[in-house]
Amino acid sequence: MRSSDNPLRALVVYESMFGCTERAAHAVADGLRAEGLAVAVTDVGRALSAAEAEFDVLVVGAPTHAFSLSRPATRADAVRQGGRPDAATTGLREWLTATPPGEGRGRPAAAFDTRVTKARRLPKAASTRAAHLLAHHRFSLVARPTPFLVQDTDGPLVDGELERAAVWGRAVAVAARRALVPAG
Ligand SMILES: Cc1cc2nc3c(=O)[nH]c(=O)nc-3n(C[C@H](O)[C@H](O)[C@H](O)COP(=O)(O)O)c2cc1C
Repeated sequence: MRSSDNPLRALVVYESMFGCTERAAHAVADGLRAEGLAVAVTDVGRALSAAEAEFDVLVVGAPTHAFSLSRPATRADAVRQGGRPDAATTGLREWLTATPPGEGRGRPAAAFDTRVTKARRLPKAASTRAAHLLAHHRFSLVARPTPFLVQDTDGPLVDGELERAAVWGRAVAVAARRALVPAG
């Protein structure tokens, strides 16, 4: 069991074309840290593979593109709308798909997305797709796929969403610890 000298290690991997999901990822990381986890936050373009990275808890976040995780064509579209060209190279779909089968090994994980759609329970979105891929790779989901709202395609995040992201991060940390540390 990990103690305060040896805290649980969380890895937050995000994809972001306009900076909104990046900001949400850092807020989620603040929430995880507030619960005592050691947190690394990484842009998916610079992230080690899930097989190489060392972590106990995985959180992934991505912008919703066409009701799902981005694809090369939707990232190119984002660049045409002013998104960061360097962020178009790869995305969370590619990162998760490259994860070796079974690599999750039951470790706790959670997914969030950003989107303009006001419907919080959108049946298909980046976080629901990411959660499906996480489960497929044998991660253990400890939170529902969760959206954070942006005002427009290029942002900004709606007021209060960063605070909500930090609260969600805390909840993920608590659920992950409960999953990893048997009660009693
Ligand atoms: C090509 C493209 C497709 C999009 N499709 C959707 C969509 O299906 N639903 C939605 O709510 N938002 C959609 N959006 C808005 C994005 O979710 C928004 O740009 C994103 O949350 C901003 O996050 P980022 O700054 O991290 O890129 C789309 C944006 C782009 C560029």
